[in-house]
Amino acid sequence: MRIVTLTEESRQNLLDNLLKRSPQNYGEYEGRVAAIVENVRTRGDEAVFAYTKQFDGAEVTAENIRVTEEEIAQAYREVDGQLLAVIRKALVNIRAYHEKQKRYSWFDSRPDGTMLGQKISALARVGVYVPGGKAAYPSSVLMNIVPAKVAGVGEIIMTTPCNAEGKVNPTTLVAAKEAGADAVYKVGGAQAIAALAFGTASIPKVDKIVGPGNIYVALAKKAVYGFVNIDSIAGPSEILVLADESANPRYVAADLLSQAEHDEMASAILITTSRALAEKVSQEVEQFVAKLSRKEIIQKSLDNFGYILVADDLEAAIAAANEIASEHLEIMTENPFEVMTKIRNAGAIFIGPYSSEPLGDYFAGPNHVLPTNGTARFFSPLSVDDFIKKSSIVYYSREALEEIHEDIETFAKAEQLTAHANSIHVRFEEE
Ligand SMILES: NC(=O)c1ccc[n+]([C@@H]2O[C@H](COP(=O)([O-])OP(=O)(O)OC[C@H]3O[C@@H](n4cnc5c(N)ncnc54)[C@H](O)[C@@H]3O)[C@@H](O)[C@H]2O)c1
Ligand SMILES: N[C@H](CO)Cc1c[nH]c[nH+]1
Ligand SMILES: [Zn+2]
Repeated sequence: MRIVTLTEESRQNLLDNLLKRSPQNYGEYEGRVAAIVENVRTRGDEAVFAYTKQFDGAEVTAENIRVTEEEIAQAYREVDGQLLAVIRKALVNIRAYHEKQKRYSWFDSRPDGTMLGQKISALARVGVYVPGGKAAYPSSVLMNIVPAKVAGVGEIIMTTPCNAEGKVNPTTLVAAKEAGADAVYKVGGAQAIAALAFGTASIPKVDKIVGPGNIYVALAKKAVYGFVNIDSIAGPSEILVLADESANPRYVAADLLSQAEHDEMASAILITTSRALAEKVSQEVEQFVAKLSRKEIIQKSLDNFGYILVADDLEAAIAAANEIASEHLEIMTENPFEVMTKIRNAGAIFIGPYSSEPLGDYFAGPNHVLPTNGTARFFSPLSVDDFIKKSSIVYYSREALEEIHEDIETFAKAEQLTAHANSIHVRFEEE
């Protein structure tokens, strides 16, 4: 990996380079995606079936687009029992963590009879997109469905691509059943997003779409935002390790590569105060890459967006980490909790040598659907909050309103909104 001294210039060059990964940069795909979305909106199933044939080579029809109970039963027969046990163990942790995020309605009453409050309602129907092109991600099924179930969403509609034979990855199906999806449809890409957003004869229209996917999925979610809500426009995976001389170079190297293997556009960055550690990590990376199954993807990712930055001190390293705002941040320093208190921008923060990023991908409980491309400055991990809505509750007694009715009328008249003023005045006009 390239080793660079952290300076104002090298940090800015890195930030500029990382921005090239943002789905917002893919203007040339926008037109293609817009056409797919519009076709599905106007032609419904007919367009969904045509695109599925064109991009996935599958003969999908109204009769077979929805996964049947028999297909799910067959999936259980194909999935290794040990993996099923692991999925069930992971679900226990993921559910337990997300239960802590539950929100409750509250109401506040005052002696004058006023009552104000906030009413929590779960979304009625949510669409969950699960990627299925290059690889299958049953863990993403769990991460997208569990917070929706904990929130109390009425109906969860999942879509995921099928192969040319019309078969969905069995582990994806088993994970969907275990997590509690109500229906699974065999469609992927932009056409799946459009079908969920507008509804077709076969696929129900949803209120919100969540879940990661490739550039077509990401841009389609952006295109339908407003007709439905979306969780985010997820970009390629990324990891940033903050380490000093106390860190184990093999652990650091292995963790960097765990995210580099996701995608040629993934980013793996080490920021360290120790040049000796930088050299050792680079050597360990080289040795690991030679042995790893996805070495081609990893090498492209490292060539494009892999960095080892050597900082003068920990403060400079932390400042750079806050600017990069990585999806995943690992802290492997002498006092990791002290460093954590200074981190403002990161999707998920892994503390210490045994909190390796894949622990979060699969098992610890926190959600692995995280903000990417620097959006951790303003976005948060997928959570129960993404699946609820809030309504404000207002109750005033006559006495309470009488007390302040002139103030409201004064305010309304100041905005020349006399009907607003009248709507208050009318209740006290006999005065
Ligand atoms: N952030 C996360 O939590 C997370 C988790 C898992 C995966 N991911 C990311 O999700 C992405 C998955 O991408 P993927 O491609 O494997 O699966 P995908 O399901 O996102 O996309 C596959 C679909 O793309 C459509 N498609 C393919 N070529 C097309 C074309 N030329 N024009 C229009 N549509 C086309 C097809 O209909 C196909 O079904 C990867 O980038 C991976 O890194 C992210
Ligand atoms: N780390 C990915 C998000 O960037 C999520 C994932 C799914 N499976 C393995 N990893
Ligand atoms: Zn991962």
